[in-house]
Amino acid sequence: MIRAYTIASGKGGTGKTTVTANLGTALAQYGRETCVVDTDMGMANLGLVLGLTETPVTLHEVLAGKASIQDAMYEGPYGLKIVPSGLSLQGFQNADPQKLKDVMCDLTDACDFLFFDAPAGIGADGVIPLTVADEVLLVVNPEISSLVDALKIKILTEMIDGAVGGAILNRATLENSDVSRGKIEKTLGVSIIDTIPEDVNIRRAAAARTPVIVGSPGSESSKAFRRIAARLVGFPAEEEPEKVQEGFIERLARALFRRET
Ligand SMILES: Nc1ncnc2c1ncn2[C@@H]1O[C@H](COP(=O)(O)OP(=O)(O)OP(=O)(O)O)[C@@H](O)[C@H]1O
Repeated sequence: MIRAYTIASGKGGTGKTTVTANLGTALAQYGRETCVVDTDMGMANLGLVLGLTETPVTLHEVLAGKASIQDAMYEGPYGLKIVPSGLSLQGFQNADPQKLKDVMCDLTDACDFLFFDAPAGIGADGVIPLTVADEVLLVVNPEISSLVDALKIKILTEMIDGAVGGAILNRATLENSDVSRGKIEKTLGVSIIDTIPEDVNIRRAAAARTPVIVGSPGSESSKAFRRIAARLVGFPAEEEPEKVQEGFIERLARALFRRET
């Protein structure tokens, strides 16, 4: 069964694209068929940070009814499937976010994990991704404005019958921050799944247009992304990808008999 997550935050720049790109890559590294979709259709950059250059067909064309989702799918690290959004304003205007549900249905048999990188804000393009996934994961920075906006997204998600599965605390520093982990959990009413530190390697990797777990696999942020991915799969957090990656036979058996690990 496919498991779909929307990575959201309300506030811009909290790290949604970074989390989507790295969790997607980590799950692909763990041998799971994984697809990341850039639903930040007005300010698309998921394809860029994952190193895509030529993307003649994108989610824009799919949501305009002019292409299939398979036409807009490109391959990333470890076989990660990437559906980028286009950069043109015209394409954004022609795309109908309501069609995202159809995209989700089309991918049901193609993937184990699906991630939607949500836009900031609560416009129509921001709200629909909250409704299509099994769970919304909130990316929160340790500052009041981020916490308040994440709370708005949580309330909105529940109003429209979606589910928030937890929060990821990104850009955590050792210094005193505006808000503690406990305050975030209490305010949002959800658990923090894990904490990703402020890490210069993330910015370096973004500049090199590769996920940090590929560019600096030994960094603390990479370890955190692998821990979260391991948890989503149900592996013990300390396992390294080589040890838990499925062989061809196991994958075939799981595909044929839908055997869950
Ligand atoms: N833990 C981190 N340490 C250092 N830099 C980070 C970290 N997380 C994200 N960044 C940097 O912060 C910037 C914003 O991150 P990102 O684009 O992932 O945010 P976003 O929430 O997707 O933004 P938007 O709302 O504009 O779509 C990027 O330059 C990214 O490299």
